[in-house]
Amino acid sequence: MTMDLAPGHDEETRLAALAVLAQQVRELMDAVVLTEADEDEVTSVTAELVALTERLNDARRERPLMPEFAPDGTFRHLGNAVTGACNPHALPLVIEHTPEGSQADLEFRPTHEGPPNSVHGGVSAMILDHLLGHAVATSGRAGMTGTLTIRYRQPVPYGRPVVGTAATTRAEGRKTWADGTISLPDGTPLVEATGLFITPSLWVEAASD
Ligand SMILES: CCCCCCCCCCCC(=O)SCCNC(=O)CCNC(=O)[C@H](O)C(C)(C)COP(=O)(O)OP(=O)(O)OC[C@H]1O[C@@H](n2cnc3c(N)ncnc32)[C@H](O)[C@@H]1OP(=O)(O)O
Repeated sequence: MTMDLAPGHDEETRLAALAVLAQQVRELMDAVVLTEADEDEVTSVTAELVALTERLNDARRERPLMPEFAPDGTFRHLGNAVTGACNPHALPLVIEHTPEGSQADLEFRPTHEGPPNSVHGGVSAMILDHLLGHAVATSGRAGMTGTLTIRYRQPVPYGRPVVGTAATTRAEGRKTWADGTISLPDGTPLVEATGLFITPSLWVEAASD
């Protein structure tokens, strides 16, 4: 089904409503991993969710929302798995561009559990991948991750504020390197990352056309 909107429909209002839905689904996911409801209640809730899923699928897109510029000119990617306000998988990460690079205040959720009481290492890596990629992109040298090396120094807690930072370290041709960390608010490093980002040859060719 196509997603053409009726004339006069306010797409920004619809997207805002979708972001609220995505946040509710995040809370639903936490409720699922934390519930101790009995089998009958779980089965009943599942039936309601099946019905809700069918209602949303009545107007299903072929793919998630694409990167775009919002009406106020800011870049956004509402369907992104890390930053997308309309993607329940995303925290969503809100990244600030600082003089040092990229920074985000974040709080993981019970849904992100890996080892008991701490965040799954792959989730931390995903966040750092994106933060490093953001620092690289805002340096004007956007690229795809070629390699990502992670050092896990201490378990990352969920349900508590932590801070993510990233900055580029050097560049050579189409390659840009960046470092980043997830730390406690007092600066204690929990996870460190270094990555190589490569501007795809296809992007360079497209830009010169
Ligand atoms: C505000 C905005 C916010 C926007 C913020 C957005 C942030 C997004 C952050 C998320 C980023 C991701 O997760 S991206 C998703 C994960 N990554 C991917 O899917 C990438 C998949 N791989 C590819 O698409 C491709 O292999 C590329 C683009 C990496 C390279 O392809 P290519 O362009 O054809 O490059 P190629 O000519 O082969 O190689 C160029 C040079 O790089 C080297 N090289 C190539 N690949 C690699 C590699 N993986 N690791 C090391 N080195 C490599 C080659 O040896 C060569 O070195 P030399 O001989 O010149 O020395």
